[in-house]
Amino acid sequence: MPLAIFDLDGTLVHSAPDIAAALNRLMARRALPPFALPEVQAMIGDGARALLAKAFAARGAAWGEEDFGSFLPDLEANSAVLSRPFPGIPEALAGLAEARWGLAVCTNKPIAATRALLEGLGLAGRFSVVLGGDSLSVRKPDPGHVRGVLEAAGAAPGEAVMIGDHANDVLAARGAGVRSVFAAWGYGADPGADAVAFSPAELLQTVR
Ligand SMILES: O=C(O)COP(=O)(O)O
Ligand SMILES: [Mg+2]
Repeated sequence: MPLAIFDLDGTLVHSAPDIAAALNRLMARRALPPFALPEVQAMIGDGARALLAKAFAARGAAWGEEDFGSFLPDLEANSAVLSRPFPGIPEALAGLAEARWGLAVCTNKPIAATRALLEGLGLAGRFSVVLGGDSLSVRKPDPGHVRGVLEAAGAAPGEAVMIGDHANDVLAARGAGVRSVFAAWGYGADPGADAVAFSPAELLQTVR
């Protein structure tokens, strides 16, 4: 069975508004200035700890485990307040399922927040395998993250395709021997994926 492996933030879901809101609540608790949405979008893709590292570096401030310890539960509890699937994503997933593609998620977002988001948006039932940034000892761009999805789904690299909006997605896919499609509607820039999709409506044709 062919397998479509999706990145989450910036690919399936426009989740930056909730990530920005949780980050800015942390900034407020720390009496630091908030970030605008485009600034936050540019910091998404390497997981929650990396987001905090970039945000505090931008403010010239130190951060510690207590900041992560207050940010993470806030993100988990409020991951699907403002977030919505990108237009055309529910239809694209339905079309892929209809065409007998297996569907999986490989995201650097922490797994608890990932499950809360997918459930909150009614998307969880679509995916047979969901791995977050803290599900394994490695995460994208490490190919082991994609390999973990392949193993859990019982799929060979050659029958899978990874769809993502970040260099990490393309690099992890390439390292695992999986073809990549760059999601041009997301938050990143194309690092040289095998193909580019400009909208979710193109996905079924592009992965074929
Ligand atoms: O939460 C992040 O930083 C990244 O998440 P993604 O891998 O779903 O883009
Ligand atoms: Mg992404």
